[in-house]
Amino acid sequence: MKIQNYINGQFVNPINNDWVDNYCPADGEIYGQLPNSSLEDVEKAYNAAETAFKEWSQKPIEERSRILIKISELLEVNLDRFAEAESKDNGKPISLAKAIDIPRASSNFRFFGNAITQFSSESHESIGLDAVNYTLRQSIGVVGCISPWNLPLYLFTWKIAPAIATGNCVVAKPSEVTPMTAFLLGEICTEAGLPNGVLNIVHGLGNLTGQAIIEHPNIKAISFTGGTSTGAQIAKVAAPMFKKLSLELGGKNPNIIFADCDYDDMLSTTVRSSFANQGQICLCGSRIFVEKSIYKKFKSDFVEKVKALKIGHPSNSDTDIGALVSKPHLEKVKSYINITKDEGGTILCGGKQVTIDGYENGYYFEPTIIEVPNNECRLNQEEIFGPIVTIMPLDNEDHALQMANDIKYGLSATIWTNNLKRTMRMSSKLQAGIVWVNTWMLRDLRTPFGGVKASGVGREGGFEALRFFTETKNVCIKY
Ligand SMILES: NC(=O)c1ccc[n+]([C@@H]2O[C@H](COP(=O)([O-])OP(=O)(O)OC[C@H]3O[C@@H](n4cnc5c(N)ncnc54)[C@H](O)[C@@H]3O)[C@@H](O)[C@H]2O)c1
Ligand SMILES: O=C/C=C/C=C(\O)C(=O)O
Repeated sequence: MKIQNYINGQFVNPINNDWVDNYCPADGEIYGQLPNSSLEDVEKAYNAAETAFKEWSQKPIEERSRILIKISELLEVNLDRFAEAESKDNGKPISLAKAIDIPRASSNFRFFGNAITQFSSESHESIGLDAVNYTLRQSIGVVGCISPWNLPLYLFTWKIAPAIATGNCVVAKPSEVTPMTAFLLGEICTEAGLPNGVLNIVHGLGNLTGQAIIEHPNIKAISFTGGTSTGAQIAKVAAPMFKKLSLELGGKNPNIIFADCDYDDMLSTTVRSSFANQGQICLCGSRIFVEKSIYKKFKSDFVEKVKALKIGHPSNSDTDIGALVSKPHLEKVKSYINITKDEGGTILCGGKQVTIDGYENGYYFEPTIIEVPNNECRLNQEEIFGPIVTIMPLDNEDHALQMANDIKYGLSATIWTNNLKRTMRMSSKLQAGIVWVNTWMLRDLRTPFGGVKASGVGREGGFEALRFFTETKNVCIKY
């Protein structure tokens, strides 16, 4: 099966006929190929977008909104097909793709289709100066969207929907590791009546296709989600060209548990926040800090629950833990097990690759809990992005805050407590873009989403995304 680029509403092969293999993580087999698009393909996509921009940017808001909502509806109609494709391409359990990934991709289009009808700009009456200022928020032109492999269609559409809602045209690149649902999206966009050239999808490797997008002199804004070092590389290229940049990067998020929390709710949510999507969510709570008085109990209950998780083929409806996304990623995860001893850590459960009958070459790994002696070790400081969490006791609120913040990342944090004052104090002091209290991954798409420190720059979500994808101009009129 050959995936093609979607340029100017047409499915086309890469100009240089260069292809990359696409692997199925559940069995390690190559099951297709995708274009490794070059500068010429990106140029072609850019030209299509540039041509489409004139009409699309002037299309009445209601018409744009209708098309976005139509795309949302078609994703709902095609839920099973998309969920199966996502699960096969990524290794995630089919149940997760059906309940989270594809519904959320659909919601992204519905949400921004509605949000654009409510978007407005400011005016400032300059009293005493006989003037009025009004602000325009205009489409930028052609923008670039680049996304990672962990939540493929979910994160791809989270960028594309606000970009096109605001009248821009897009050159988008999904991860080369998980290109399939982005490929299928092209069909749906055409069926929904999205004019040719408004969305162009080019596939390929980051250092070729991705690099061509970020270096393009006329792609004026880049919305990127992915690793911190890739984000730094993108900033290096884009900043001297004065491009607008939104960077959603890595995380190593604290999950802080106090004795006064609702224990059962905390325990079941912590299993999810540790291992959902095989721990490959930038928001996973991978450093767990537990108040001393309940540490022992938590440790044994948590281990028991995690041992009960079912590792299996992603297409089985009762699988909790599917396959990791790729062989190199599996090797990376394993490398952290190899350093556990040197770091003074103790594996409480998991720690091993798993072989599944009939799928011996799949990339399966046990959900793993490691007790660590301090927060300074590499297991606590480096983003593993897989099914490994660490646990450590905490003394008090200050100790928890100190450990939570003593890291280069700052994406999200979770606190489990029923103490209101402590919640307020800690929420204000945690160095993170998102704080969840007594919950995890509860998403309201109107809220600002993003990280601080090495976790990124800028915010997605709601009007923040619509502001990012528009250029602001103030007009001052004297009367
Ligand atoms: N903050 C967030 O919202 C968020 C969400 C999901 C994933 N992530 C992070 O993403 C990482 C895992 O994803 P990944 O391995 O796909 O990340 P990655 O940085 O390797 O790749 C992300 C995307 O960037 C492209 N890319 C790579 N090099 C490029 C270059 N030089 N120029 C332009 N594009 C380039 C890739 O092809 C891919 O499409 C983790 O670090 C994770 O924390 C962050
Ligand atoms: O792995 C990263 C998860 C990102 C999630 C979102 O961007 C979101 O929920 O909007």
